[in-house]
Amino acid sequence: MLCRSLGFKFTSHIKKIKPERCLGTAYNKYFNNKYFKSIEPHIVKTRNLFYLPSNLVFNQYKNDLCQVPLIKSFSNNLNKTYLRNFIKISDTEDAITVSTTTSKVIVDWQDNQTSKFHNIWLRDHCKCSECYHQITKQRLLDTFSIPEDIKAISTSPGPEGIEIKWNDEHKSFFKWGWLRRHSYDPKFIDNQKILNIRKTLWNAGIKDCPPIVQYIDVMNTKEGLASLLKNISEFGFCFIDDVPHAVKETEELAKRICFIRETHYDLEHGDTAYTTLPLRAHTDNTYFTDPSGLQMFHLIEFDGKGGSSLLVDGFYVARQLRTKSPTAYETLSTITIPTHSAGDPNTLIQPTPNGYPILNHDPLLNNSLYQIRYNNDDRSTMNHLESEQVLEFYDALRKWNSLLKDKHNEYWFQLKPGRVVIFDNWRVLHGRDKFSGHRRLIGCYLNWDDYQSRLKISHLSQKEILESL
Ligand SMILES: C[N+](C)(C)CCCC[C@H](N)C(=O)O
Ligand SMILES: O=C(O)CCC(=O)C(=O)O
Repeated sequence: MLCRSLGFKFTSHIKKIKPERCLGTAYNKYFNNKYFKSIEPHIVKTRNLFYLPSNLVFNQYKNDLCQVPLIKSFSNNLNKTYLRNFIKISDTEDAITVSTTTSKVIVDWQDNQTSKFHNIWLRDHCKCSECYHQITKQRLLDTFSIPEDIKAISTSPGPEGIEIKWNDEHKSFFKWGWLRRHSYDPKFIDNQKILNIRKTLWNAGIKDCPPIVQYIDVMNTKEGLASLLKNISEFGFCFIDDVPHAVKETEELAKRICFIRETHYDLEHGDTAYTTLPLRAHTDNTYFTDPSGLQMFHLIEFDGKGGSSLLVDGFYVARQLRTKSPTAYETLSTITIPTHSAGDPNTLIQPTPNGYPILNHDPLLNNSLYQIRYNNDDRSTMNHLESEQVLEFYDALRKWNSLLKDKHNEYWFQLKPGRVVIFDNWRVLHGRDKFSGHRRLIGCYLNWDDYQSRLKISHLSQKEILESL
């Protein structure tokens, strides 16, 4: 039996103290104590439970507070950021006991949680250099060579993780942090999500403090790029200021994130975006199977009237719709919308499958909203609706539209040379007012996956990346 946390050996009776009792003890004994004050910001209180990041407590109290690192539990009420920090810390802690049955390896964690892993699953996920390419991070093991009756012959827990000897003569090592994160029976909160940047939803009030970064910082420092990406992830958009008024530098800015996506628009201009007409709030590329993740605009020349830009936080509006009219929300999450881009005789772009709902949810992330696809002007003929869906659809769309057009939700601003905007085309809708005169807007699309990759690489250590795979 192993009972260890962050380099400190517990005696086994401490481990058996119920977390709640531990909490009480720690709280009564240390909450008003001067040392505790100094770590106060790290204490999260929820439903009368206290969560203490064990490393901090440890650094300060050493043996004195040996019960405290056991204080961990997961609650839906917890502020996600805190929870994340908390889980990270708990990831580095050791399992208390490991036992086996004929078909499973059972890990009893220090917080009284138990994870059960099937032998075949564990053997298949072996991360040794024979089974897993250490550089390309791909499986080398032939899954189908694993005997059907694969069993653990012995398990040896250590400070970093557990070594398992299998009956196919192979030895595997699994880190505690990896096992905890990938536990599927039970699943722990958020263990599918690798990066936890909180989303700040906004409305028209964002005009007083929109996220802005400086071009030179983004171009010259890793931190500058990371902060641009964090803003886009948190707010769904970010301005970049003091960008040279030129195509080349604007293009280089986009390429700091990833390569620019080519589309049929590089050759064709059969779209109302190339007219002077107003464009209502929409997301682009609803007719692509994989709509662009980011869009960038730079108004490098303007001598005319009108043409202000509009952004609307689609996730904020969706949340309002869900609260005000759950039925309409459900309708827009299920009815698929056929779309097309066909403004040129040589082009007929339609997505596969033929349509997607306006509101798209991720079944692996608590069914949370991950993508909005909405351009009412690019909607095709709705001949797939059942007759009884027609009024339901138009009613839901009307409710969605009235929230989108609510002036409290619209953020209008005037782009000008030097100020670039990059926005998340899966979350934030954009539009523009009609205009007259000479207006030269340059811009580009970036792929969602490549943007997400840069975002993660900018914010995660190699260790965190490896642990997430
Ligand atoms: C950005 N760019 C001018 C290249 C294309 C604009 C396309 C706008 C289109 N109706 C859509 O929703 O995709
Ligand atoms: O002209 C603008 O400001 C925006 C154009 C637009 O909405 C688009 O290209 O999708």
